[in-house]
Amino acid sequence: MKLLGAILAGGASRRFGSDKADAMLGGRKLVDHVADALRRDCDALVICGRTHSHIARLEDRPAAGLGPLGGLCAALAYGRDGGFDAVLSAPCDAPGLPTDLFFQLSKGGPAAHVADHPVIGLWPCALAERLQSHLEQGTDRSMRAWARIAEAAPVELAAAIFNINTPEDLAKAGLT
Ligand SMILES: Nc1nc2c(ncn2[C@@H]2O[C@H](COP(=O)(O)OP(=O)(O)OP(=O)(O)O)[C@@H](O)[C@H]2O)c(=O)[nH]1
Repeated sequence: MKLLGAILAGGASRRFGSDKADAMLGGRKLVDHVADALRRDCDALVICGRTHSHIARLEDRPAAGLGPLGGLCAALAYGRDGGFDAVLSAPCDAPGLPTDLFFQLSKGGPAAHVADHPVIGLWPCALAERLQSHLEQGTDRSMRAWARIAEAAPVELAAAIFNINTPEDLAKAGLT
């Protein structure tokens, strides 16, 4: 399986107040924690929506401002064109991803996502066109709606995932 890791890193970080991808935790940027987790299983890595110097950046598709699905759509198209089988997606704000994320998700089937965190998922690149046309139709652009369309299985992980949405979340994460 040729796997592309995609870090979804657009959005306004309104609750955080500044770009949360660059927030520091344990001396490293949040985005670097996520990149390390994805690199373990992925053959290549892209970042969707924001520049990060060490990682190839993709523009959201079919347009900017559509939310995380715009980033996933860009990653799926890039993956399909580059001969990848699937995309492993994760947000830039989840620094505690499990070391065996791909293994746990792949038990759900070819398309699967973390239960209650559909931004973290495994998506066959064969879904690229389907997601593009879903976004062009302008219907429900939530990750949850897409997970249903993609028939992605929700997978309960062995340990809970935490997201950093606010400065308070970051402070709490620093204490764990
Ligand atoms: N590529 C891309 N990623 C996005 C977009 N919107 C949100 N994301 C990412 O999706 C993940 C979940 O989004 P949120 O937690 O709602 O992030 P956000 O919209 O920046 O935060 P708030 O403004 O506080 O809601 C985060 O990793 C965001 O960086 C977008 O339009 N494009």
